[in-house]
Amino acid sequence: MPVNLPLFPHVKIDTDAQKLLVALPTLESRLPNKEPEIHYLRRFLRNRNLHLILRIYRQFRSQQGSKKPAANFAVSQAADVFCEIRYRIEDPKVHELLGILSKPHVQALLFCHDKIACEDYEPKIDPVPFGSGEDETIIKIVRLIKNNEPLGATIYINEHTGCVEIARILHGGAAHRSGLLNTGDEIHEINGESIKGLEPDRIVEILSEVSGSVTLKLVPCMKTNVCRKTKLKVRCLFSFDPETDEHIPCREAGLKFKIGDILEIVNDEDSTWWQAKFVADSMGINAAGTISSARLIPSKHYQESVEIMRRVLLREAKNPPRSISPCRYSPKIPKQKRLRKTMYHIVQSGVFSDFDTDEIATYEEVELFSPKQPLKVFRPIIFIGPPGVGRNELKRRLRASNPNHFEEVVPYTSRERRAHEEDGKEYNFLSREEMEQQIIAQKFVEYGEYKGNLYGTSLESIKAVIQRGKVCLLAPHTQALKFIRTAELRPFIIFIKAPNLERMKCTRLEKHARATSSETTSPLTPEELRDIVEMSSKMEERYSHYFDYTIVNDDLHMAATELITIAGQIEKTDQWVPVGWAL
Ligand SMILES: Nc1ncnc2c1ncn2[C@@H]1O[C@H](COP(=O)(O)OP(=O)(O)OP(=O)(O)O)[C@@H](O)[C@H]1O
Repeated sequence: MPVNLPLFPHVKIDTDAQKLLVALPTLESRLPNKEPEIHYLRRFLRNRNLHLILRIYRQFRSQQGSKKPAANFAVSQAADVFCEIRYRIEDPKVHELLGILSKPHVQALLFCHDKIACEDYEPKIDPVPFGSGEDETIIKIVRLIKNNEPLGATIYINEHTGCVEIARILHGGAAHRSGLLNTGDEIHEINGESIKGLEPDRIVEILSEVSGSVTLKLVPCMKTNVCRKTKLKVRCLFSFDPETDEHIPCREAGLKFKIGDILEIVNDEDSTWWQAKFVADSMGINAAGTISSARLIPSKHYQESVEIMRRVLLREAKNPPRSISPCRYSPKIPKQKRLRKTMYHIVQSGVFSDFDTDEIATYEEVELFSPKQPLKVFRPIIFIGPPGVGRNELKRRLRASNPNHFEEVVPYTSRERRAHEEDGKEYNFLSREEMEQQIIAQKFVEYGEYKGNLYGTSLESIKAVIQRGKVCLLAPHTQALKFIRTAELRPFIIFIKAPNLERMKCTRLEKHARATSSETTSPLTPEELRDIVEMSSKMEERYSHYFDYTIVNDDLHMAATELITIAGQIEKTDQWVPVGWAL
């Protein structure tokens, strides 16, 4: 490739920099995967300021010996002067001098003067120990300047050679930014000290302790590292703490995250440990201003294996293997002490049963959804929570806050219409046969049977509300999420969480709260409140990865206010949604 040096009319082109520039095309042909680095080097070597600095440096060197600095302690001398005269501020000359000495630029100039006078030009590069080995092994000496951040590389002992090798380079870390280290490079010395025979933990310790300049003596890996980088954004569907994982290759390099956090996966070539950067937490708070070095997270495959193992051990500990009756009562459906009117717990449908059994939640690919104003299509708000926690109460209050904007879905039923009821108002009335046909045709996102009558919520009625330009409100059973959580509906799922039992009793008992869906109208008992609290924590444990937001329904007024606020935000602020939803 021809090298065109820009012409700097007033700057003499540095001959050494030019020589390096001329050599770049040769380097480029030898290192096919280093185009960005070579491009950077080319820009750097052609930079006008570099040529100016080199010129100053050369002039300075040529005059060395002829001009000696009078002293090399200008900083301390200036400080002495400052202390001496600072009480004589009324003298205008003193006042002016104090002003000059306080200026950061003057202080920096004095500091530089002393450094040059002492010939203290950092970093000092030791002579490269050529000829240190008698054999023909190629040695690579790498000098990195590292502050308090980690080196950003993990190591392992090669079983065959016994050598310490670089296992992975963390994207964006000090090692990666230097571009000088590669996976597979053997480390032989750190800052001149041999690491032969040292335990990997000790080596990690040494590497993390050194700051400033670190010199590594390496035998470079000859195979080309083709690093597969990704830019995948994912929502974490589980929490991870490197401190509690025994298998992570380097604990310090691990990334701690919670369910709902958004990460950017920058490298997924390792089958067990991926590299990721933190993007935002579950509430959408961005990681602005943090160091963007990647860290290790469990790969999808690794997390699945860990989870399968955990479940197997848990199952074995709970019930020793025995034959399973095909007619057993599903443990997913908690027995209700009192019969509830809604359809949600009644029919055990095969279509729903696989929703929460074997699926192992790891990561979900996401993208940023920015609601374009004015909004015409609104995300439905879905209330999930244990029956009796207050989903319907909060739904009603949200609707009442703006009845023209929010709309509830009218359910279907096969029961007889009562005299005061209007078709399409309390219920959509259908015959049992019609409902059964629609259930078979999977038209209902949930359905059930109560006292011989069918009840259900159809997908079409949810869509109809959305098409009318309203915010659809729905409080379905968790099993219905499988049908609702789609790119077509783009629901915003809010978990209505029970407060602790004490607060539950405090807020419900004295108000004689009674579940609207209950068959009896007697107030909720302390036992029922305890069941609600228990079920709330089980639901959270099991489904929290589907929740976009959680409201603790402690004080009703506060919970309703929070709900109204969040409902407003959904329409304005950017949100991370599963990939494909933002179109
Ligand atoms: N924070 C609260 N403080 C006091 N009472 C509450 C609170 N939240 C809800 N309630 C009352 O608790 C009762 C149950 O609420 P609600 O009917 O909304 O529950 P739900 O989750 O919809 O369950 P279900 O489907 O069984 O009706 C109602 O009487 C409601 O007014």
